[in-house]
Amino acid sequence: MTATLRFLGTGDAMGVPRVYCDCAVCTEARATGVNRRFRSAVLIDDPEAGHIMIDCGPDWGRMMETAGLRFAERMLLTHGHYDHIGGLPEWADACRWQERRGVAYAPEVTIAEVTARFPWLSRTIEFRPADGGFRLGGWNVRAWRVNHGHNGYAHAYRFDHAETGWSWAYCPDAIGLSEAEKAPLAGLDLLVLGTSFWHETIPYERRSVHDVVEALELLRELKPRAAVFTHLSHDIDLTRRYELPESVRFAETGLRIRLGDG
Ligand SMILES: Nc1ccn([C@@H]2O[C@H](COP(=O)(O)O)[C@@H](O)[C@H]2O)c(=O)n1
Repeated sequence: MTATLRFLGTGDAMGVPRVYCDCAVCTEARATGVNRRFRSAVLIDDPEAGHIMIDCGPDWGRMMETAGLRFAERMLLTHGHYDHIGGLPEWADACRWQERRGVAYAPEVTIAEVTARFPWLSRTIEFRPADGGFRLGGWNVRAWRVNHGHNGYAHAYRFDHAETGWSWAYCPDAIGLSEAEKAPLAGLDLLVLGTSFWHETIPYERRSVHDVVEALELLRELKPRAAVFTHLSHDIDLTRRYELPESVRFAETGLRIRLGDG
């Protein structure tokens, strides 16, 4: 059986709709919901490793309900920013009420940030350093630090299947990657990349995530076999048809991708 990647949340730091905003995309998100987006998170459903979520933003509870999920045993964290970790206390409470222990993998620096913000989490969640790489079922997993522009740094994860050689990466929050940061993104079957806006016009020094224009340029360089753009702001309207290469698409809530096809 092949593992599946499910997009539980596909939004940027504010989600869609933005609470203060009456733009067409936010209005559509409120009315019909094509553009309604929880903060970005994915679920890996692997025949050997089970259910593993990547990132745990403040929409965690509603995301789980929407997906019909009752429990998440394991989490991978990309960085310690609110939109990626704000749901950890709720997850920890769910662990506590069920008398189960959650396991969260993250780089040591992120574990330190998270446990400083939420010191009680270690009672119910076991934090495991991801720095040296680790194994999840058949996947060899590595994490590395990526530039996050105005907001400092984040991490990306690469997964290589030990038997099939299939490889994919999750890099939701990055911009202006250096050559060394790009290197682990080479030769992928699938790249999931954060792109908040189509073309973000605020000064570069104030930006923190690739826009679609930059991401397409990056794809021309990295040449993954397929790519999915996530971490989408209210600038992206999924009721429209965008001109994207055939192998590239925007994520939508509930999208499932088989990790091993093709
Ligand atoms: N030290 C920080 C800086 C920012 N945040 C939160 O991160 C989000 C920014 O998201 P982008 O993906 O747009 O860079 C936002 O929710 C900030 O509140 C943080 O938690 N810690």
